[in-house]
Amino acid sequence: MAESSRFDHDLVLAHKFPETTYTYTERDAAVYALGVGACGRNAIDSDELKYVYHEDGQQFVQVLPTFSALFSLGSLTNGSIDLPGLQYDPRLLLHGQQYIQIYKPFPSSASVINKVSLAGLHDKGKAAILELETKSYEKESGELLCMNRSTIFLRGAGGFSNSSHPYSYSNYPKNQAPALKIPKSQPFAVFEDCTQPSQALLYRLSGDYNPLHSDPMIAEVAGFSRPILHGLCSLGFAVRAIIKCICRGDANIIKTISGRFLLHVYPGETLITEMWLQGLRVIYQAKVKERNQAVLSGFVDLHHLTSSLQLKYSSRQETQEFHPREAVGAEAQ
Ligand SMILES: CCCCCCCCCCCCC/C=C/C(=O)SCCNC(=O)CCNC(=O)[C@H](O)C(C)(C)COP(=O)(O)OP(=O)(O)OC[C@H]1O[C@@H](n2cnc3c(N)ncnc32)[C@H](O)[C@@H]1OP(=O)(O)O
Repeated sequence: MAESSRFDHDLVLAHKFPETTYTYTERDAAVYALGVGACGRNAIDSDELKYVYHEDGQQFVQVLPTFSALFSLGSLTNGSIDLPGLQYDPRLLLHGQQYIQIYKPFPSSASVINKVSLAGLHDKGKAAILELETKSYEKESGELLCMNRSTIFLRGAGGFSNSSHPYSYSNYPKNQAPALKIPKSQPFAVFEDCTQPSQALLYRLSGDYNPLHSDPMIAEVAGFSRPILHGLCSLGFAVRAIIKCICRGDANIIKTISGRFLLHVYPGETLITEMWLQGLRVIYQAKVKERNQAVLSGFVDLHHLTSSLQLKYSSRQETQEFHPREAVGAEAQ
């Protein structure tokens, strides 16, 4: 039942998002990889060059798993979402979380059919939280490639329901959004990476045109001193760090990615990603070095460990937790 003129429960739940098709080429995959910092420190890094260039031709470039978060962005209107029955100020929208399940490695080019549905809506008083799920199918084979669930934090849009029983609707299993505890132990690996002052301007070319990331006036209205980095760009940096340090360059062992955006990042800031290995789960946290603040945390689930990690830590695997004496990767501390 409607509790406020800004919210119509029936209208929201009845809304059918149109099916969309997203076609990408090897060039899109490479532009995306550059947008999340691949080869930003080293243009001949063999772990990362494969996302941008292949000696046998561009059709052999590989695609980062986080690229899939872009598949349904074409359905956004100027970077925000039209949802009949829920009114909010699009200038106050922030990306809250992203959850990605990967079912098979992405081809270097493809047409993808996206089916978007409402996965959740919650009244948090000062904000409304909207969750949208996108299932993406390869057009040619009809196979399910991935599922993305985006949580959108709509500042100022809460308080639309009875505060003693705030509205909360969710249609997915709770274990897909577990509460995350960052271990107190020393991280397994640490990776430091600089974002560029132009990072958001480059990243937006991959299809996320919300002016919060490019327009100083809009950023100011949203409460920031200047345009901020896309949450999905920070996530791309963190997952790249995990691919490098834990997956030893093999992104295909990634099954699930989850991230919560804790605080904004300004383009040009340095991201330090700390990683802890717990069985096949990598818990991670990214901090902005200049402000010493955590900006992103989450987990990445792997199909298996790389053989070099397995050999090294097989004796400790029984405990499902590793307390490494050394961190991996040239940049680890
Ligand atoms: C049409 C179909 C389209 C389909 C495609 C969908 C794609 C969707 C992509 C959308 C992308 C849009 C444009 C992109 C925008 C951006 O990238 S913005 C940049 C990235 N994001 C950020 O920088 C946000 C950083 N985080 C913060 O600033 C803060 O965490 C916050 C979000 C402002 C919340 O802080 P605060 O107000 O202090 O919240 P709390 O008081 O702590 O908590 C209140 C409740 O909200 C829950 N919560 C808190 N943070 C989050 C979060 N990040 N995500 C989800 N939920 C959050 C928290 O748990 C509290 O709830 P309860 O525990 O129940 O009380």
